[in-house]
Amino acid sequence: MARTRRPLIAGNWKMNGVKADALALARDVAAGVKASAWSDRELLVCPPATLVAAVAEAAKGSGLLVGGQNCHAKASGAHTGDVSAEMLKDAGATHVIVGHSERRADCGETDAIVKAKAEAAWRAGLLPIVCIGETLAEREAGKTLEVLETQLEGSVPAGATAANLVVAYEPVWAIGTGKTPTVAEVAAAHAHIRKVLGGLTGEAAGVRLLYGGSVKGSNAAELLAAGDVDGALVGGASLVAAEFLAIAKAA
Ligand SMILES: O=C(CO)COP(=O)(O)O
Repeated sequence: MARTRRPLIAGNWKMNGVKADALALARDVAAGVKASAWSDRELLVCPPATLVAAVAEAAKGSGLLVGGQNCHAKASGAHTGDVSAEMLKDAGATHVIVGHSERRADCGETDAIVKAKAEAAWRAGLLPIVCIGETLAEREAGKTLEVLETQLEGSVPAGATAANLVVAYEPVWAIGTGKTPTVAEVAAAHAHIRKVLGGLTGEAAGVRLLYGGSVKGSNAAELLAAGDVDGALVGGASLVAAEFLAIAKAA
């Protein structure tokens, strides 16, 4: 059966690389995307904000999409050091990650702030990738589904549709650790996310749900085949072009 949701493989480069590294990586990934001429999946890379414009330029014409890792909720103003969704759009971005657990932990981002950032992405014409995920303590306490539900209810704005929202499920304990949930645990989390989204959006069946946390070439096929998984949000492995392209091939 043909997939109804086009898989999205997104690379979150986090705070890594200066221009020379980023351009080399972007060119290698873009060449792979161009050579594969995939029409059935999308590839996205999210470089640090300072490199979005250069990476977007390097990706031009290849089919590789470029996004930001975060944005401010406001379009402009006295917010020293911040970057707006409009600025990312202007630099060539089409997507923006909001509410990554590292920002929730490092910068105290609450669900309400994440929701405002997702709305900012819409205002600027960007597609937000809203991140949610439980900590190890929450999983061990049997609270995973409850935590995901609370985060979704707080972080997904009213008006979300299959066309304007992507959700990434990233268990905090799986990020950068080499540990992943089992395929059954991923499928259970994603099924619950889709069910909760049903109450929030009315068209949850079409919303793409990405899994993130220690995805690599060798485990991508089984994680991406889990029920309700429509792609991946990849950290460390997205910094190596061949590894990122191998994940994309597995989708
Ligand atoms: O946080 C992540 C992507 O946003 C996942 O990171 P890793 O793939 O390095 O575990």
